[in-house]
Amino acid sequence: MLFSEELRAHAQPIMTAIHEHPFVRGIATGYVPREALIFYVEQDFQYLSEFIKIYATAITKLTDRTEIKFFANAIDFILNSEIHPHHVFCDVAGVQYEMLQHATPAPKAYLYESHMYRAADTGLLLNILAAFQACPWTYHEIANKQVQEKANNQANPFKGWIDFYAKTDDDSQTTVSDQIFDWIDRLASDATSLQREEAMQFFLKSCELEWQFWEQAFYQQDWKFKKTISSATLKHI
Ligand SMILES: Cc1ncc(C[n+]2csc(CCO)c2C)c(N)n1
Repeated sequence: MLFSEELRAHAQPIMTAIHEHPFVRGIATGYVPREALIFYVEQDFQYLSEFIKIYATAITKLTDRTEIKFFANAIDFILNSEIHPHHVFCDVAGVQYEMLQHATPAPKAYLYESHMYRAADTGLLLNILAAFQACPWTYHEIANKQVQEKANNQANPFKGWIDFYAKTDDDSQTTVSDQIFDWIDRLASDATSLQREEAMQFFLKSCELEWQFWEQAFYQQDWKFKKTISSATLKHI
């Protein structure tokens, strides 16, 4: 069994819970509460900014130009394309995107970002890719399932969001997610079983954190002492 098949098999209960999450179901049925959409975009905007820095860290571990290009493309994708699905949510919520670009990470976003940095700190590309892969993989799975359900119909205000994430790369039929699984399999074939176990942990925790990200937005879960934390500045320490 390929390592990527093992990853998907182990992640299945988490993926099922993501498909069934009320936020994700709401995208399919065309209704998500406004506060949830706003909280999501606020958190995702800052999460993706952090993600760019994590990719930049990944680049420092590479020598092969094709591999460097992959992460450079990922950065470009976040900066220039990932704004479209955010605009879909903003339009439905009736808010200006610019209003939502000043948030600080809520607990689960903070945990997800810290998890990604921990993967980057191991210095192993297999861990970095495994931790990263939950992101494109779960979004492709969500969108593809919703296309199969014909949730991307004209009546659905989230049609643009679903179509965006269901898209394959350019003209080819392979998605970014497929390419990463192939890359993970190549690296895993030269790895020890202990290294594969570690990568598996990074992947599964990222998958859970994807679920947590939806949950956090749906219920607007923030720091209990948010005011205390955000009102303190360095000069008070
Ligand atoms: C929490 C969270 N997880 C995944 C994505 C989606 N996403 C972000 S980057 C990327 C692929 C980059 O190559 C994809 C699919 C998101 N927006 N927010």
